[in-house]
Amino acid sequence: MGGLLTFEVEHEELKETVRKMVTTAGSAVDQKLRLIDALQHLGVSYHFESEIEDELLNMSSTTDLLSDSNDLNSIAIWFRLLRQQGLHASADIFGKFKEGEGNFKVSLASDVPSLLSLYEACFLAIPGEDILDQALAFATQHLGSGNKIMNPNLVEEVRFALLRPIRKRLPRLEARRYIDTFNMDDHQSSKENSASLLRFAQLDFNIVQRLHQEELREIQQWWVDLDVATNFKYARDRIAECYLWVMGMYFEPKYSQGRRLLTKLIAVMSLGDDTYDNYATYEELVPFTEAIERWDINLVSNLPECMQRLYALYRDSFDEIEEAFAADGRPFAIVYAKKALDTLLKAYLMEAKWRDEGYRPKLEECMQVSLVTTCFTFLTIVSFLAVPEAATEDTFHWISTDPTVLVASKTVCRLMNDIVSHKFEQERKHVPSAVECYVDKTGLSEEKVVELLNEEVAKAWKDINEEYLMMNRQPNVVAAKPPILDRMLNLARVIDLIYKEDDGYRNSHLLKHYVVSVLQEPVSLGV
Ligand SMILES: CC(C)=CCC/C(C)=C/CC/C(C)=C/COP(=O)(O)OP(=O)(O)O
Repeated sequence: MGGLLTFEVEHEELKETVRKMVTTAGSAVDQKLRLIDALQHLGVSYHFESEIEDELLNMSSTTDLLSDSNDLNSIAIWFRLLRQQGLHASADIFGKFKEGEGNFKVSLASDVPSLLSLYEACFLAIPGEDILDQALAFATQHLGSGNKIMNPNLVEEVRFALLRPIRKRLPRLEARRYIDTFNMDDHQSSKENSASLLRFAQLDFNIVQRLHQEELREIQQWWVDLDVATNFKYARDRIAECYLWVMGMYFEPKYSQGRRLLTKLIAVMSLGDDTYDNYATYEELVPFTEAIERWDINLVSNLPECMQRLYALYRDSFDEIEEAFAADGRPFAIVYAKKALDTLLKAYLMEAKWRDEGYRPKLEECMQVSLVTTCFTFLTIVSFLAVPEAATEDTFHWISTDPTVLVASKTVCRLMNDIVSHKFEQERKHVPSAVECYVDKTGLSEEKVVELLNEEVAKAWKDINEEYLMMNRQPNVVAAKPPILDRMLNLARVIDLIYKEDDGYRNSHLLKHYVVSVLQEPVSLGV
């Protein structure tokens, strides 16, 4: 215990040292940019949110500093950091790196660090920015061409970036990866500053990990008591993965209560998904759905025992949510949550009906229903429980209008999920996925359809980016603030992690490495 306390004292001291690094006046812009970038990679920027915002705001008004420069690396980092923050940065700034109206200058192809920064900046594009599409194609081609990169750290950064750009990475997983590969020599600050930064990040990672472990232990206890293997034999048993999912939505200590509640809820929804998808018949699901809609336990009394248990689980989770919303002075929120749950279960019911009737929906019908069964409206609303300062009644109203950012994150979920899981699902009796419906509609090959759907996913990411910029263009839209938008951005990032190559939720061994590295193994502190 003495040891833990010593670490905590050291952590507090280092926090102030790092804060000073962020706020020190007079540092060169490019150094500040790299410091903020490093803080974000290391997963500790949440301690300095207002300081970072001030710094970036200052930089957004000093564009001329960079517009006269030919330092592509700094310009690309500047562009990315500002856009991530929802601040204005024009893509035109990259125009000077092109040969007139043509392609990007060939001479850039050998400057791997700048090329990498340009590549990363492109993932902050909004719809219609052709110059960034061009830049992305250029950077991807040259980064992937086996360029003679000497520094092994850089080789690894490029490899990983091509797999998953920064914009799509979950902050907590990135922190673990970056801490493990942090190389003092790659940073522009002094050796002493780099060492403080790294030590602070290591201590912070372990302190937060202990909190996560405590939360997960409590949740696991609840889960063990449910005895899924006996009571829901047909269902996937995935509590650690559900926790990983929610930790992806928010990892910071202040969201602890939200994580506990939301993990339990997702676990119940996972049982629900399996019950609707491959256990119950449509005839059984009609009274079940109505029972929840009306909270009338009598309607489930003739149903199989597992469905009665599931009803009780939904009811208990919902009571907990209601209590928590009421306790922090937002009793109105529960009405939005209930409406989202009812809409969700009706959509599940529709899919069960189509499945049992062997109906092949048209693409538009399929998408209308299957965007709802991503559960994202419901999950987002419940996630606001943990952000009381930002999520006001206006926010709940706004989210119920299905804003672009929500539709975009649902689109990422539905299409990526269908692309990797449709083959397995079609082997069982399952409603056709977006892939089959698209093939039906167009007559194109499955391979071509998957390519087109991936383009839709890329477009949805641009829509998410645009919503961040709208936030500052329309300051009166009270609903769209970073802690609100970040929930939907992170949901899309979770999907990219779980469904990029395969269905990692079904084949959960694929996620084992992440569970172990962020929830089990502490970062080594050296001496
Ligand atoms: C990906 C997705 C829809 C996530 C919703 C969020 C949520 C409730 C996650 C819990 C796990 C779950 C049900 C995953 C989807 O299963 P599945 O692949 O069987 O989903 P499907 O039945 O909608 O295709």
